[in-house]
Amino acid sequence: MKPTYVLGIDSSTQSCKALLVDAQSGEVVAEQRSSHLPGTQIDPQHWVTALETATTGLLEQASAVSIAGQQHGMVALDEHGQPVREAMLWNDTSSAQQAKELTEELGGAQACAEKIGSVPVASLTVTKLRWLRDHEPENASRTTQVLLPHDYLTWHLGGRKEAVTDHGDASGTGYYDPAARRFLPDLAADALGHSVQLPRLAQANEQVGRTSTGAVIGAGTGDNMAAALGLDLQPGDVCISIGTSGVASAVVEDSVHDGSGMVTGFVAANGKFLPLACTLNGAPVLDFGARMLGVGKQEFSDLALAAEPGSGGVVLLPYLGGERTPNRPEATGLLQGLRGTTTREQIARAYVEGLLCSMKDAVAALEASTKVATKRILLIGGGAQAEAVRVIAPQIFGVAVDVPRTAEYVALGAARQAAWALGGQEQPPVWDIAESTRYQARPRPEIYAGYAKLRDATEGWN
Ligand SMILES: Nc1ncnc2c1ncn2[C@@H]1O[C@H](COP(=O)(O)OP(=O)(O)O)[C@@H](O)[C@H]1O
Ligand SMILES: O=C(CO)[C@@H](O)[C@H](O)COP(=O)(O)O
Repeated sequence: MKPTYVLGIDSSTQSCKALLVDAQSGEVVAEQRSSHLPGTQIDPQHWVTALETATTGLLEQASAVSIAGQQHGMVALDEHGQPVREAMLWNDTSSAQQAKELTEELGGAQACAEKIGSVPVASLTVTKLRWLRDHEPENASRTTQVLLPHDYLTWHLGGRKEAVTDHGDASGTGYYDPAARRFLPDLAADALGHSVQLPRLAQANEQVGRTSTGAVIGAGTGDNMAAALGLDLQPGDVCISIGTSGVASAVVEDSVHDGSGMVTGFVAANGKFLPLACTLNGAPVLDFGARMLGVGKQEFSDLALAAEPGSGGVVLLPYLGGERTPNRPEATGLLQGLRGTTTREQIARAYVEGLLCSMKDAVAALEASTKVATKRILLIGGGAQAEAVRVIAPQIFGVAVDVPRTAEYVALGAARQAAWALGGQEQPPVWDIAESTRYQARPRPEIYAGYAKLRDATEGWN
């Protein structure tokens, strides 16, 4: 019998990845990718071009397709469906002031967490709408519809007919109520200064259209929701994704409303909830460290592994692009503890330890908000390819770390959703994706303690 293939797409910050997957087994049969442009404001047409490049030759073979995308980006469209300006991405911190103002307008941090699941930070779409109103009133007045990156691409794939989104990605806008599972259009209107059309909320297994090649289109979702679906996260599992962002997330039964703002209470792609703590500084911290030392990725990892735990007292605060968790949009990075005897190996290791300690902050916040202890960490994303990250991670987290068999889990989750939409059953198909490599080590709490001391001492610094 001829196999049925589905296509899963991950349109993330740095690139667009497409996986052609056997709908029955979940086996990946082909993979292609295309780079995105750097920057925090991007013409959405570039994503379309990357999508077309990454899916060439694959889309034709697929019976269904779903797109997962970087969360939160504001794609503001005019009455003709044309972007009024470049999309502002999740890691654009221009709207930090608007985040503060909206938090106050909504009655403070805890009131926001109750109403929209999250305390607004610059990443959330709602703050970008308010920024548009304040800084580009002409563009704001021309905006008739606002989409998320994955909505925009799904709309394009379906021939630009009806615009739809899913509950997972919608829950990251800041104008969605995760407990009631509905948009709050008044909040979007208040932010932008006038009412604005929002995409229709589709069900997770809904067929929302057809491609020009006749494939069924699924609703798609946010990249973190898709990763959870691709990994089939179970209670006690924490996914740590080291992509452009650093994300700690878990799938839970009840909605989360964290007034501290460290954890955003999103909705999962399978009808449950996906509380998540996200940093602005993931794998690019390693890229930066390697560049500073003038070495490639492999040598950087080798250098880090050649140094002793604790990096001879060198500590990195990795807030290179400002930070969101903790909320320090104006922060910069900091290397502390340098001596005349400090080695390149110690500096390389300090980058890895600093990145992982910031992820431990995220895991701690997640555990505090869900009251669920972490039983297992699953490490994914580009940064998880580095051996030094894999080896040092259990020293920092204090639990075993599983690195799933190399695959693009966001695109795999999108493929699983596509197969779900194709079959139309109650639950997503069960795929055997359990194979992973376990990394274990003696916990080194003193490394995180040194990091936490520096983090707290620098609160309020820019
Ligand atoms: N072997 C590696 N070691 C360290 N970093 C890596 C490695 N492979 C990829 N990366 C980094 O991972 C990042 C891309 O990860 P990815 O998960 O694809 O990001 P995104 O989903 O945000 O586009 C880049 O910053 C890249 O340099
Ligand atoms: O803002 C968030 C989550 O809230 C980010 O996780 C974005 O969704 C971008 O993801 P990556 O490109 O780093 O995977």
